[in-house]
Formats: sequence, structure tokens, C-alpha cells
Amino acid sequence: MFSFFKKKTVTPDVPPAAPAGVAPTLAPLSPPPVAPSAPAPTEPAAPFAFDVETAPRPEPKQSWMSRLKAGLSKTSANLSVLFVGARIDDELYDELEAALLMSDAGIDATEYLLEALKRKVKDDKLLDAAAVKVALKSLMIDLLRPLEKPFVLGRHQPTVMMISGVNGAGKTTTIGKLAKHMQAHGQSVLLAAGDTFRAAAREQLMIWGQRNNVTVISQESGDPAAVSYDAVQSGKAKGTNVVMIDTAGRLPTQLHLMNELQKIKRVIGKGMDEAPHETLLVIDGNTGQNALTQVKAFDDALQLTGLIITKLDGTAKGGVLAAIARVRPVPVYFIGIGEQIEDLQPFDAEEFVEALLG
Ligand SMILES: Nc1nc2c(ncn2[C@@H]2O[C@H](COP(=O)(O)OP(=O)(O)OP(=O)(O)O)[C@@H](O)[C@H]2O)c(=O)[nH]1
Repeated sequence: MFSFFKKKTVTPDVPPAAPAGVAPTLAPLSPPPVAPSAPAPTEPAAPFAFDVETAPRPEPKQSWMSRLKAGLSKTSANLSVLFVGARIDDELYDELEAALLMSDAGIDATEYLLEALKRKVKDDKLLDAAAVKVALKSLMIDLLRPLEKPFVLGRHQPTVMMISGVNGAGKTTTIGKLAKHMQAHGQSVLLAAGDTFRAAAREQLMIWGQRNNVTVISQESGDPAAVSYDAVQSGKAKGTNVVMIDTAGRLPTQLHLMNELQKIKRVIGKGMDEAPHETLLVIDGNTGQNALTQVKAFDDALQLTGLIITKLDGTAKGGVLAAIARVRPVPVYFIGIGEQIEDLQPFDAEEFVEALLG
């Protein structure tokens, strides 16, 4: 058993002791230092650790942190400038309120943070703007920390993951990255091309599967629930470690398509008790407050176990994580900042706030 988790919580060489019955939490997400030999499908993979800073990458690639900072630079510039030589007065709070709203934090999280900050400034008798910024950082970390959750594999054989989201959110790209990470750490992976609407999407996944030596279950036309069921059966028969089920993009307002997702989930459950073990929503980080609408709708329909937020390298503002934390705190397993495999990393609240408020 292993989990994808932030690096700070682990000692790479010595796996932390886990309480009885609980999966050990290790940090991952990069090729392991030595090329692994894939174990027999049913063997659990050896635990592995991931360190963003030391992971090998071609020069002159920037570190994960500097790229995350660059991705969130719009918001961080707007927030940071407020504290430069500022007086602690209503004007500062007003500007901060505007900057948080602009960052997509939404009204609830913005009001919560402002109230908490004012209280802290008073209680701790803070006198200069730099100290207020530090206080805001710590409040944001506290707000976002409940969204951190290790992504554990190995509790089930196979672990079945269902991946949903609106069109173009980055579902298929994310599945590809995750599959590669998992393979690199000795996990056997099977994909289901559950997007039976778009032939191109199916073909994209098939070609990708051939290139990367990953079996893809697909049907030319047909019922995505049936494809998903077949994939689970195949995964069980082959002793595959992970079955990932891609689904067609859809809007939460397309009720018949949301009903279809519920059906896919039910049918997966018929293929294997307790499956899908992970019901994930992929969100484009540039969607702003609409991301919150998506989380609510998909969570209501599917009871999500986690989120993956992509494209935080574009025009993303980042504040939407605060809105999610306040309004619908579904765990954020991973965040993505680009199209390369190492551009998807476990969500780390402290790292994220550091990039946002630096
Ligand atoms: N910049 C950037 N682009 C990304 C990221 N993740 C995915 N993309 C791009 O977003 C586009 C859409 O990605 P897909 O994986 O096809 O999205 P999808 O959700 O499967 O799309 P549908 O099948 O149409 O629903 C592609 O061009 C990806 O390369 C990211 O983190 N950053």
C-alpha cells in the first residue's frame, strides 16, 4: 500500500509507522530514483517517496514551486502589494477584500478571512503590515489544510477510480499523468475509455495506451456504463492494481448526462463491491467561481471523494480553493500546472499559500 502525499510529512527512506489498519502515508509523484522493475500484477508495490525539489528534471526547467508561483502570480501580485508600507486601517481591509474577491475566493471565504484577520490583529496587537500579511498566510493555511488528503492506493485490488468533469477540464491528460506515475512505481494500470460520445477522445486514449503500454478498454459505440463494468471485470480478472475510468465531459446543468454519471457509478458498484473507491472531479483552475458550482453539483450527484485542480499555470487566480474549503470542502488530491508528467503534484496547503502570498 502507498499513498501520493506531500513530501513534508514523510521521511523518504524510512516509511512512517501507520496505526493498525491504516495505510502508511508516503510522498510521491515523480519517477523513482532507480528505474523500477514492474512486479507481478497482484504484488503490492514497494512504498516510494517523492521529493519535488530533488526530482530529476531537464535544465533549465524551473522548480515546481517557482512554476506554481508563476501560475498564481496574478493573485500574489495583487495581494502582496497591499502590505508594502501600508497602514493597518479600513482602507487596507477594503483593498484586501477586493483582492480576495478578485482571486475567486468568493464572498463567504473572503468575509471569513477578513473577520478572522481583524480579530487576530486585535488579539495579537499587530502593528505593522508585514505582520498582518504573516497572519493572513497562517489563516489561509488553516483554512486550506483540511483539503489536504493523501491519495492511497493498495487498499483494494484493483483500486477503481472514476474521473468526471466538464469538457476540457483536463480529465484525460490527468489520467495519463497519474497512470505514468503509478506505473513508474510498479502499479499495473488499466484504463476505461468511458467517453463513448467523442470518437476522438476514445482514440486519443487508445493511442496513448499503446504508447505507454497501458491496456485501454474501449467500445466503438455504446454505453459508458457497460465499458466501465467491463473494465472493472477485466481489472479483477487480470489482478490489475488500478482501474481508471475516464468519462465524457459534461456540464452540471445537463441533467440527463449527470444522471448518466450516476448510472455509471452504480454499474461500477455492481462490478465490484465498494467501487468506485475514488470518485474524482477534475476542475480547470481558470473557471473561477464556477468551479464551486461544479464541485457542488458533481458532489451532490456522485458523492465525490476528491478533486484534481488543473491549469493553475494559466490565468488561474487560485482563490477558488478558499471558496471550496469554506463551502464544500471536498479534498484536493492533486493540483496541475502544465502538461508534463511532473506538472501534477499532491496538494500542499502551505506550499500553495506560500505561492499565493509569498
Ligand atoms: N496549461 C495546462 N494545460 C492543461 C493542463 N491539464 C490539461 N491541459 C490541457 O487542457 C486541454 C484539455 O485536456 P483534456 O485532458 O483533453 O481534457 P478533458 O477533460 O479530457 O476533455 P474532454 O474529453 O473534452 O471532456 C488539453 O490541451 C491539455 O493538454 C494543465 O495543468 N495546464
